[in-house]
Amino acid sequence: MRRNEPEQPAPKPAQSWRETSNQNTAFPSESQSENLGGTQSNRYQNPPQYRKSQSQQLPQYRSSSAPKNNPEEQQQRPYMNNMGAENPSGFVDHFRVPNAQESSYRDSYLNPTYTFETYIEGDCNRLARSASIAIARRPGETAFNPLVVYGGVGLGKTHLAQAVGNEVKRNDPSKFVLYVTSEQFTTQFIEALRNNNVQQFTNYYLQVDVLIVDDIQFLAKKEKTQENFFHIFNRLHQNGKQIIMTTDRPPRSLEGLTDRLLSRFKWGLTADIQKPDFETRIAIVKQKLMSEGVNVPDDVVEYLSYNIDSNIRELEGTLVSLLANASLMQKEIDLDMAKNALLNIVRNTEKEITIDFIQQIVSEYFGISVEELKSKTRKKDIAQARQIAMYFSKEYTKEPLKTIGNQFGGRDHSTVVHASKAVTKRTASDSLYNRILEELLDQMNIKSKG
Ligand SMILES: Nc1ncnc2c1ncn2[C@@H]1O[C@H](COP(=O)(O)OP(=O)(O)OP(=O)(O)O)[C@@H](O)[C@H]1O
Repeated sequence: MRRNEPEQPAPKPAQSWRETSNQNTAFPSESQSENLGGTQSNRYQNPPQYRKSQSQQLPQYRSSSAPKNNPEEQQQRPYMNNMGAENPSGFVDHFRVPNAQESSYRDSYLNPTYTFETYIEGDCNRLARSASIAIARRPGETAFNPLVVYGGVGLGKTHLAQAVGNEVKRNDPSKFVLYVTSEQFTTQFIEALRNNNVQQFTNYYLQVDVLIVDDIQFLAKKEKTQENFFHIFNRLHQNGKQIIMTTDRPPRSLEGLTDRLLSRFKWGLTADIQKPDFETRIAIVKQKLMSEGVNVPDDVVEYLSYNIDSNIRELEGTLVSLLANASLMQKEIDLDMAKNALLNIVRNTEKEITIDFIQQIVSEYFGISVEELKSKTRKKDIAQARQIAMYFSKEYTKEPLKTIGNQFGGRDHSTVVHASKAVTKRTASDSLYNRILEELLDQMNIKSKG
């Protein structure tokens, strides 16, 4: 048993690795601290959990809300706060800087499932992935130091960065790899400041061979934390140690980070991760299903991959909820079930409306296929449905007219304008038509502008 470990009562296991990080009562409140900011509210964090206890037959599926680190590992960890003091709240803040007697404490805080083997390559991530593989082979020795990976929410930045860490550890277990979010770094630093322990904090970081800092945008405006990070960064870099950072936007758009820190990012490589295309999404879903030993019909996989196109975490979350429903209802997963699950997800999240989504809903409503909607046919019912879908795309997406035209079978932007005008004109005199539009808006969970 480690020093300071409370004996009773047994603490509640962390519900979520991210949730726990700021719950320790020993932490300063937000007002005391530098603005900790960085809420995760825009994340799809709480899809239904797929619990084994519901049925012993259930396949295990790691949900998107699962901790980014290994949960078992966390639960075995001593219940201490960052700096080793007793944690009266009973929550686990597993990440801590060891004290002087524990210099051999070198946990990496990596999720062991985040490896290159489980990371699907696509056009969306090719450069970032290749650079990461090169780094994993020769950490600190390539030109990619630091590596800054940026991209939208839930697109695999953490997975890729941790894959490097896992690979480095696999090749050489003696290497000290450390994964930390910038929020944790900030919290620890504030704690160190408060306890007059900044030197110990800094020394701990200076031992690291591969430092992975996730979501560095949350360092914005935290000047003292940035200063300390800058110092650690320089020392590690000078000593040939590898630094990997992730962020949700390109470094040039990182407001609130000091110029001298930003200039350091240019020393290495900045690589982006884009939204994956349809085929890559399918490959990711299939890979997840395979790794969990679960079988889902191809049409369901395609349907989900087609409709959830902007966030892999959301895609995984929908899959988890589908698996949970299927097992609760003791039914095989089929397309209808997938459609329902998707409707619920769409209703429960502030989903960005896409042209694909509008086409899907409109074609379903009129009982035609998306292909027909995009086709050249002038059949009256299809042409009318197409006009409506174009109108919605113009009114409720941010896409330019040219893109909308393109997505409707390569039509000209003037066709989109014409379709929209025709729809607007008809709404002025046709109440039944208006009702149809309202029903469609309702299905898409969009509030009418009119
Ligand atoms: N190319 C990929 N292959 C396999 N799985 C992927 C891929 N991209 C993303 N994922 C999965 O999607 C989920 C979300 O990925 P991750 O947490 O790495 O995203 P992120 O970009 O770090 O998100 P955030 O911006 O919220 O920090 C993870 O379960 C991850 O395994």
